[in-house]
Amino acid sequence: MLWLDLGNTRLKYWLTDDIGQIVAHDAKQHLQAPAELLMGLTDRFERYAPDFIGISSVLGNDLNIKISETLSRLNIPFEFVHVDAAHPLMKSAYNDRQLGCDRWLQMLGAVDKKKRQCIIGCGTAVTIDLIDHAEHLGGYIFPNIYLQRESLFSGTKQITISNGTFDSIGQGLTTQDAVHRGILLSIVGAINEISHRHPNFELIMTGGDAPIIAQHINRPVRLRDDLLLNGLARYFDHTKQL
Ligand SMILES: Nc1ncnc2c1ncn2[C@@H]1O[C@H](COP(=O)(O)OP(=O)(O)O)[C@@H](O)[C@H]1O
Ligand SMILES: CC(C)(COP(=O)(O)O)[C@@H](O)C(=O)NCCC(=O)O
Ligand SMILES: [K+]
Repeated sequence: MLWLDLGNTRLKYWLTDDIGQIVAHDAKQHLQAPAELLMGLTDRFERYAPDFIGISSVLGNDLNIKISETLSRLNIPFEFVHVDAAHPLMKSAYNDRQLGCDRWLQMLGAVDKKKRQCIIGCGTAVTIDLIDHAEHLGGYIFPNIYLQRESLFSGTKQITISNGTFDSIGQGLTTQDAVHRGILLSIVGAINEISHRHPNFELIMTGGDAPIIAQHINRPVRLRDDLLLNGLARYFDHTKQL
């Protein structure tokens, strides 16, 4: 199998064998040209001769059409995931025509009917979703730390482009520190507030920026890189544990 996750920043792929073991995996920035990136990967994919391609994409119709055109050349059946708010594994109260399929798959990959769970996706957007015994209650969407920094740079005169690091939530004494620490605090503070309001929800974090954020959360956080892949496998009902 070939599994694709097309996020707003990176294309992630996993090739798995008959028993669901990962035999190849990578994450690459697509720079808004995912079809071209895929084209460059087709040789690698063909070597593993997958018999099916399952796709999560939040890139919208136009790019999805280009992606379909590229994948058609492989002569391997492929299918895009469609959010199903009435899925047997998880019901959702969210508007299912709007819910991003990566968000939904991350939840589907984590959901456990015996638990209360808070799923935090740290990608181009930060998403926080609450699930109570396999019922999705809804969630929140934030611009990630880099998008927040860009909006400050472009919306103000005296805050100019700088490449500081997001490593502290203590108060800053320079513009650069105040910007980076304030932005990190906006996300960390929101997660801590939600965790405070929902004390018996397990915190589960995934996505490229999860390690940067998780270290400042004042409750134990489970970092899981496999959520979306697990969600894809569950959606297509393929080998992985259900
Ligand atoms: N090699 C990398 N290239 C680009 N971004 C990376 C890399 N490693 C970690 N990241 C971080 O991952 C974030 C994007 O996370 P990701 O889960 O790939 O998002 P998306 O699903 O929206 O594409 C970026 O904000 C960046 O900070
Ligand atoms: C919220 C998202 C931008 C997150 O995307 P990502 O950070 O993974 O690239 C994406 O799931 C999306 O476009 N969702 C549609 C809006 C919604 O979920 O309500
Ligand atoms: K994502």
